[in-house]
Amino acid sequence: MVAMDMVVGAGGREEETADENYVKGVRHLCESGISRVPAKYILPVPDRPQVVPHERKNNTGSNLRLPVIDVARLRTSDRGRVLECLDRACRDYGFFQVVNHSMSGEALRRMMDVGKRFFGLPLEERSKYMTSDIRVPVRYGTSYNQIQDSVFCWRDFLKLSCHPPEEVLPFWPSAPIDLRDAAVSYAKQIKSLFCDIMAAVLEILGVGSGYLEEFDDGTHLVVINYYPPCPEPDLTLGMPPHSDYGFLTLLLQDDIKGLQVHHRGKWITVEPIPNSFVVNIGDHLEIFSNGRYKSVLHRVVVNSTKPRMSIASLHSLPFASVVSPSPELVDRENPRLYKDTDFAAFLDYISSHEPKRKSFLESRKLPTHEVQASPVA
Ligand SMILES: O=C(O)CCC(=O)C(=O)O
Ligand SMILES: [Fe+2]
Repeated sequence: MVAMDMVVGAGGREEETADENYVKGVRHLCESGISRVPAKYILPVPDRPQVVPHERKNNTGSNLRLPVIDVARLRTSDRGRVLECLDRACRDYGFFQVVNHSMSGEALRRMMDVGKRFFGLPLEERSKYMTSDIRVPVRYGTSYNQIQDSVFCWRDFLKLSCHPPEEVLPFWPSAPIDLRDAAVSYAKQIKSLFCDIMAAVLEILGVGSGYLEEFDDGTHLVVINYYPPCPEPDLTLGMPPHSDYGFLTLLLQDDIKGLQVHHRGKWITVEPIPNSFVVNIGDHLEIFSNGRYKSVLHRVVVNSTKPRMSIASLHSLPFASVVSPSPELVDRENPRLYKDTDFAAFLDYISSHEPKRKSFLESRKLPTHEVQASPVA
């Protein structure tokens, strides 16, 4: 047990005396033996996950079978039909699940296992990577954006910047001993899977595969999310409603439900499929496709019995590149809807705003009177 300075607040809820303790993460908080959620994590009533009574047991709401894309069929004469399904999934859901992909079950298990062992290390070891600097190649932290969040989320994370590998690797955690090996091999394989899916998306959009080369040197972030069991899961969230910033996110999750997608005005729980990835459209692809595809809000609910882990890989263009609507997708009928954006603008935004839903993307929309038929901003 880790000793933490607690006082009992009004209503018997234990309150920590110092906010510094919260930044050590929820795993640390749980290890101190709490039986109620501290006030720091309690969301205002309208933001709480609303769980109907018969679904209360695992706090997951109604389930959704996302469209399933068989990636292996992209390499067969069926490619055309798979592209049609992919286009429909991107338009109707902004989310899909990929199966029959190039990554072995062993590579996925190895990465999950090393991530689990990282979160099992003593806090002293994990906290070597704790920093408020969002530009560093490795970052251990908690909540969604712990610098800006007024209410904290029930999540700890390890973020690994993956490109270029030879530059970032020396900064990655040296424990567990096999983390660097497992993560470098996972990052390489998932980047290749991302490129296969991105090639298909570019083909559907009809913008030519020239862009694909740019992704070779693109940004790549791997985020290992850890959600410990929560004594009062109805009061908080593992992650608040958000969209991801990149082109595509490829998410590996364990067999514990938790991811919810906002679909037709309702929060729907994604059914995990073993050895599959959940893929979603990010803000940069919404901008690049000039709104033909939309990034979709998603959030994570927690449960009272089992820890949950997920590993998100976020991919985009190189750090210095400008993301703008593809000229092929802007014309008189489809005027340009978004301003140019780059990583610096994104990082400035998240360091100075409390992240709310799709607020960064909203800030990149052109005002209606400036919507342009020409591709030039
Ligand atoms: O844990 C999950 O299922 C989702 C994680 C997520 O949305 C993210 O890392 O951006
Ligand atoms: Fe996300």
